[in-house]
Amino acid sequence: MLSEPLAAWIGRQRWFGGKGRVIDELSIESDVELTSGLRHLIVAVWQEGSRDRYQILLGERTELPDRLAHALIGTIGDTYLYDAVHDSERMSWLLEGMAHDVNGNGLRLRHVPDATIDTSQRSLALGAEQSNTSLVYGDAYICKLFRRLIPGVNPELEIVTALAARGAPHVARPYGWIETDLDGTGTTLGFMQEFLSNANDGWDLALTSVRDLYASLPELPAAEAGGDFSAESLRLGSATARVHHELATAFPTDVIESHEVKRMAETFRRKLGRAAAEVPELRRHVPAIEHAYHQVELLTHEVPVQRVHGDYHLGQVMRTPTDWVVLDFEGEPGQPLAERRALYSPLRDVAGMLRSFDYAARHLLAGHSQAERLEPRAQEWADRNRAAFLEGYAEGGGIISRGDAALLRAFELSKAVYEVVYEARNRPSWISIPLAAFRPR
Ligand SMILES: Nc1ncnc2c1ncn2[C@@H]1O[C@H](COP(=O)(O)OP(=O)(O)O)[C@@H](O)[C@H]1O
Ligand SMILES: O=P(O)(O)O[C@H]1O[C@H](CO)[C@@H](O[C@H]2O[C@H](CO)[C@@H](O)[C@H](O)[C@H]2O)[C@H](O)[C@H]1O
Repeated sequence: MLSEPLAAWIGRQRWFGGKGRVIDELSIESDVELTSGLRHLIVAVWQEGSRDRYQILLGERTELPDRLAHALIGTIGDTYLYDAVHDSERMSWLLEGMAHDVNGNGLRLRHVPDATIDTSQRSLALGAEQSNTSLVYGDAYICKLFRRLIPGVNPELEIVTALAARGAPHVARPYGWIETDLDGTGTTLGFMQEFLSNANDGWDLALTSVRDLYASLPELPAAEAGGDFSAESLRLGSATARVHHELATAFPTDVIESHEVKRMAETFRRKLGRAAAEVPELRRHVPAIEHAYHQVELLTHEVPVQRVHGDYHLGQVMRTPTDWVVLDFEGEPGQPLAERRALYSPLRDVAGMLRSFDYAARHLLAGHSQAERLEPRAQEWADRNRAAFLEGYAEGGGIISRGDAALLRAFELSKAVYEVVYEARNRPSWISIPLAAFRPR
């Protein structure tokens, strides 16, 4: 029986969302052959009464080369079954399929109109991600395979194709996608974009700058230390404003009136309640956070809303030789699709990036022998780069009015609450970073 080895294997995968909970049952909802030696499976995993569905590309070989030994899932008779994302020979089929708009046993592979796909590129599966698996084809494309499936079009495909079709800068060019029907709804299985081979992750660049600052002796002000990042933060602010403008042009916009703003504050509160029930370290900060949320309830002006990025941080932006490119418009992983596609104030993204500057400044302090001495330097770096980002956002046409301060603060705190839960679940040694956001100012 295939479901047994699959259940044992899936629980160990980095992208598996149900870690830490026992798998009560794994059933195979669909199992189709894509080409000889390559099957596509959708499996349902039951844990504590709830079901999540995942896609698996299953390779079959009668001999397993050493390079695929780590991908082994199990054997049935003489056949080795393995995670085919690690098999570049099998993954060529996906590239060919997108290039030629193939329909394969319920899967539809498509290319973006006007895009020509070079099918000679060979794939390599990236190892670093948390919730998906990406295949890099040569240095040309990156195809993200969504592991946990939620019926519907993935917001990343929806947004990037819409923005690119308008010629918007700051997004990586889309090439193709893979979809199927799940519960009768067209559902994105994978999305392929241009691979930015000559670019650096915003998080890595920011950390290099923070490291330079910590190492500078005598202790120079952030502005004078080598590796100052603020010009980049300014440029990133401006790129962010441009992306928000493009999103507001390509998708519907709306305004929410003051009574609905109050409902927003209630949502913040509900999430805070759930988070505090899960993470005890958060509890003593609840009154101060609630006070900040209450300031939102007092607002009397309308708030413009639109499609936003939804999970905006330094790890989602890349610096190419010419400018910043924004990635991963998927929203917060784990949230329902309707929530991820809803309209929000763009201040939510602004707040996300402001939080990320705090993260970058503080992350090297966790466990650092000189953390106390370096704390003011961390604060200085964060303040300087947060200010530059906001200045760039305004220069790029982004609007943050005086009356927005309470909302921006509430978005920041709400993101920090999300982060506390995220760290408690995934990286407990990092929890002090978002907790620092609740210190009195
Ligand atoms: N178009 C791209 N070009 C180059 N690298 C990319 C591209 N898209 C993603 N990456 C790399 O893959 C990492 C993870 O991508 P991301 O879309 O954020 O996946 P996840 O949602 O699993 O975090 C990024 O931090 C980046 O380093
Ligand atoms: O990139 P993902 O879509 O998987 O986002 C999730 O993971 C992020 C961590 O990698 C997490 O971001 C938090 O940590 C970042 C540093 O690693 C920091 O820059 C962000 O500000 C902080 O929120 C993100 O919240 C989570 O959804």
